[in-house]
Amino acid sequence: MGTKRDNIVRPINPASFHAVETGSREHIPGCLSIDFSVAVVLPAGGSGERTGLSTPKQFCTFLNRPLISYTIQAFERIAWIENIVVVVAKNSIDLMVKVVQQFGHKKVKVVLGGSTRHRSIFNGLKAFEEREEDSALKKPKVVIIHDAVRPFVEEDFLLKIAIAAKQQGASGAIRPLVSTVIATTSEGYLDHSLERAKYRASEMPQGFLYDTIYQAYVQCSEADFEFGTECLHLVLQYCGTNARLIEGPHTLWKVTYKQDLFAAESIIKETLAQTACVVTGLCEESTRLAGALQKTLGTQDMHVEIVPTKLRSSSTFISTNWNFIHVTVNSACLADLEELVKTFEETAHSVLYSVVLILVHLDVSEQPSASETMAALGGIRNLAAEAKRRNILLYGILLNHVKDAEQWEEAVENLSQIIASLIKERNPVLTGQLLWA
Ligand SMILES: Nc1ccn([C@@H]2O[C@H](COP(=O)(O)OP(=O)(O)OP(=O)(O)O)[C@@H](O)[C@H]2O)c(=O)n1
Ligand SMILES: O=C(CO)[C@H](O)[C@H](O)COP(=O)(O)O
Repeated sequence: MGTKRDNIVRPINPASFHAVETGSREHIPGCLSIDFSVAVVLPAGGSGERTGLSTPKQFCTFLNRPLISYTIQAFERIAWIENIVVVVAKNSIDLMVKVVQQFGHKKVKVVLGGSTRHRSIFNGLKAFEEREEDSALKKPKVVIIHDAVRPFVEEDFLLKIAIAAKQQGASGAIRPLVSTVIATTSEGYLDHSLERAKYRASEMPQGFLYDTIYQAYVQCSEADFEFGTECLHLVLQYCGTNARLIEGPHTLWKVTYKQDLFAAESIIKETLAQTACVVTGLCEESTRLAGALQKTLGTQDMHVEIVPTKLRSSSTFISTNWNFIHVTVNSACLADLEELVKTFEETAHSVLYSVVLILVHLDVSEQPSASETMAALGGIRNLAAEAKRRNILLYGILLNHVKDAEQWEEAVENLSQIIASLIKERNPVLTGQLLWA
């Protein structure tokens, strides 16, 4: 039976992760399309020994979501990708099924992995061989293979890989080497070194005509399955197909060590912090403060739009933002915040990414009373606790109006720095706190 979540439109993704690299906020047009079928295999059956963690890296969580879900979403948002086969180890099957349900992934089939990466990939490919009536999967023309631990792959690059695979039989992402490759003697001395400019690192994604890569796996040896690391090599050796190589962005790197998990989290946080929305009332003080925040946050590389309170439930501005600043003047209006929280819940806006909601309470009275304000806004704690269960991070900031222009400018600057920090850090521990700007 369909749940409420099945019927709602999923929020769009935050700005492309490329934007972090290039500084550009350009969106890739949503109408990219191709006229052949494409499916994806995500090998996720490894144990992540090199991280030194007990949890396999694909199930390590940041911002309340496991790494594997970010990678799945990178493919699932693309209209021309039909199915995603996720290959996991036996003891992770239940966890994977739970992840699929919790984050509402719709195109995923979970398949049992093997003892090496190549065995896992072959198991993923074999899932398309099941008789059609027994399976929801249709054999695709092109299959894209991508490590589950490379979460930042973009549509424009996948399109290049898919088209090149269709034309050439195989294609793969490459990057310039960052270190020189050397051969060592068995005694640990330098044997020889390779000319760095001549070589490239082979990365993922890789694309293949499905029949070609399947045949390569059917023919390959036990040694290939046990020790091989390169699918492109298999199609060359067993099918005579020379892959087309395409240089990709550095964000395709593979999460391998513990520090890579921190890097991935930072990239997601930075991307989420690119835009914010100030919800403001109609009074002069409120609109003036909203305008000032738009300017000061703009200098910190945040694109801020201002939306009047009466439009706050409009889905158009909600679906493109993960950060909201609600400005109130004098009257403390937790009811408005409650309504926003409800809207986020109804639109499932915080299922994939945490939403930051900041109440900025401006006191313009002659003699502001801290105790009265505290009493009026005291309920923010309970509301924040309730919101946190829905992945909404609610904070409050108090600001007293000052007449002196210079002091006022300083206070607004201070306020915008606190706001920017709350948005960038997305710290769940500080939710429900009232801060003083
Ligand atoms: N038996 C295996 C081994 C690896 N993989 C997957 O292949 C990808 C790339 O492999 P790697 O980075 O080496 O992952 P691990 O094998 O998990 O890491 P480590 O080598 O540090 O143990 C990962 O998504 C990993 O889950 C897999 O599906 N099945
Ligand atoms: O980059 C690759 C593409 O050819 C590797 O084969 C792939 O990512 C496997 O990683 P590892 O060798 O660490 O298991």
